[in-house]
Amino acid sequence: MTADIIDGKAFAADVRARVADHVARLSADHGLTPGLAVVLVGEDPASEVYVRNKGRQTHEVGMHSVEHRLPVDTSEADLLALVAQLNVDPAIHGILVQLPLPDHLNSDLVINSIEPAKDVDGFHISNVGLLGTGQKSMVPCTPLGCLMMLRHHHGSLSGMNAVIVGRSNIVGKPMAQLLLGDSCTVTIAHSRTKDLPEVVRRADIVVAAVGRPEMVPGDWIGEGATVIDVGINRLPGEGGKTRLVGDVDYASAAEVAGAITPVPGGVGPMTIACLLANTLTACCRANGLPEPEGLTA
Ligand SMILES: NC(=O)C1=CN([C@@H]2O[C@H](COP(=O)(O)OP(=O)(O)OC[C@H]3O[C@@H](n4cnc5c(N)ncnc54)[C@H](OP(=O)(O)O)[C@@H]3O)[C@@H](O)[C@H]2O)C=CC1
Ligand SMILES: Nc1nc(=O)c2c([nH]1)NC[C@@H]1CN(c3ccc(C(=O)N[C@@H](CCC(=O)O)C(=O)O)cc3)C=[N+]21
Repeated sequence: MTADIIDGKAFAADVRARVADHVARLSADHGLTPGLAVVLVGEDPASEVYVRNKGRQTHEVGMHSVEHRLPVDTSEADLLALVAQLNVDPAIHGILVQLPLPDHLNSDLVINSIEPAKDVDGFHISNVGLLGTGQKSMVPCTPLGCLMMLRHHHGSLSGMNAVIVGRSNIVGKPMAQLLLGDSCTVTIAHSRTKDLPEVVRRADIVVAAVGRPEMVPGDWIGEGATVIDVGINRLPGEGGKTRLVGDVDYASAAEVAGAITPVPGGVGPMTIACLLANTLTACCRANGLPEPEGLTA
């Protein structure tokens, strides 16, 4: 079998078009412009690309976008003061603090200081708790993007065996909650999992979020399974350039999978599209307006 390619880039363009449409209506009917603030502390080459893409795409869908770039030695008090200011800024509906933060900053403390209604990453403990109990919340962008692609490809996910490799707070755990919410039977695997290849082989849906280049080979993938590759790993490429690879060995996995997301052009673009969707949702909620359809979990 040769896998269907799940085109995250095209899907993300469609999500952004739907967001842009709704943003235009908010502006025309209510004079509202959703606003996103991105806070970047220090310089992280991987974050740079992501932050640049976010700024551009936020403007393209008609939203207001501000970037706060702080020096690497910014104190916790100064960062908390900035978040406090954004929390009460009426032009800002979404706040994203780019992770990882430098070591001297307590990221749990900083994330939990964000007003939950403006926490468009869905990382605040209130949003984590709401998601875990099936209540309305802000849903983390990467897992939300994966869920949208899976629903689009399969229709219903009910009863499917889903195996998530990775148990981070930003990908693995919220992904598990979302798939459980769609009635999958969910396994979360990690570095201590026994017989990982066997566990992965039983999956109808594999979500790889490990951070190890091409760790999952094709012979771990069950015939016809759907593979969602969250990994973004930068390897040295030709002529001093770098190239991006996922956590799945694409070439061998595509021979057995039923469907697979590529890297780049898979989960990454969907993450940014979902960030814009979450900012729009936050703006609608803040103003007591109906939420966009098909852009939330
Ligand atoms: N496309 C996108 O939009 C995004 C992509 N990413 C990418 O996704 C990947 C994962 O990110 P993130 O969740 O933040 O990573 P973390 O480093 O926080 O978590 C990695 C997880 O993988 C597990 N793991 C590590 N080695 C193994 C192994 N040999 N076998 C099984 N499990 C293992 C770890 O297990 P343990 O807990 O036991 O240590 C951990 O739970 C990265 O490549 C990152 O760049 C991340 C966010 C967004
Ligand atoms: N608070 C916070 N929230 C995040 O969501 C968050 C974060 N911090 N820190 C870093 C990770 C990583 N991440 C990516 C998003 C998009 C692409 C993306 O657009 N990737 C393109 C390629 C871009 C390129 O060429 O580098 C693609 O896969 O096609 C990548 C990575 C979000 N993260």
